[in-house]
Amino acid sequence: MDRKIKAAAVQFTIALGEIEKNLEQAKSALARLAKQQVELVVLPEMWATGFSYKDLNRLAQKTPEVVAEIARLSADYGMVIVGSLPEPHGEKVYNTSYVADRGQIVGSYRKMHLFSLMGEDRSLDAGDAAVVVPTSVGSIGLMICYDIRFPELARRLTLDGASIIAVPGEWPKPRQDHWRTILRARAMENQLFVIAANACGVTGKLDFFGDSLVLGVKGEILGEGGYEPGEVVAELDPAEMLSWRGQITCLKDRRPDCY
Ligand SMILES: O=C(O)CCC(=O)C(=O)O
Repeated sequence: MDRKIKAAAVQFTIALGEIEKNLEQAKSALARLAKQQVELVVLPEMWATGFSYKDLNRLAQKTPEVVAEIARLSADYGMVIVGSLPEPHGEKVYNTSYVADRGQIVGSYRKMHLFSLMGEDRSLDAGDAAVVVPTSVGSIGLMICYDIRFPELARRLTLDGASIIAVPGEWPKPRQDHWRTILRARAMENQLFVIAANACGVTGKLDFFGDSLVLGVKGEILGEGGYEPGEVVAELDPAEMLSWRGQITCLKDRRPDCY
């Protein structure tokens, strides 16, 4: 990351299994953000489908079209866009974050930690590779929702050079304090920016609290989303990251030989 950028997290109520409706919501948000010269946008987890388990395999067949449309919009608006979608994989699917950078899909990450409380592990396959994607706005480490509970993954992404972690989420009530605290901890302990987009409102049987967050390198809240649909926009300054990492040198002072 070598310059200041404007980044955003988008939240909306995901219409279960209704790709067209969700795509329209995402497109409207992207058009609004383009007017504000936002260059990095994070969309929620499974933003085009939700966890529509009964027809997830069928819906996943449409993902290549959705990804192509997002890539096209990223070119039109000069943006990097991150968000997770069901990726077809035999009988099952992966929950995959795609990174579109000004017209190209430059990377993807398959959710590693599946959320067994909601049965995600029964219908989805888990990825097994940590991914940091070099993009036109800097190196982006990828995590999806439940992944944030695993600090080892965030640390891996940090050591692999991420200056931003992008987190698509679909994190329901009542664990809002976990969402906020864990995300802030990941930003604090790794001294990098975190952009986390959560769904909001009721989808299926679950109520999502929104509260999308853009966090600075000290874990400070640069922007937060509340419960309503909308976009959280904030500026990320790489000079702050360099300066803070120079003052509190916890990344340098690690003792991996002892633990
Ligand atoms: O960890 C949690 O409390 C929520 C995780 C979740 O909803 C998910 O990964 O889809």
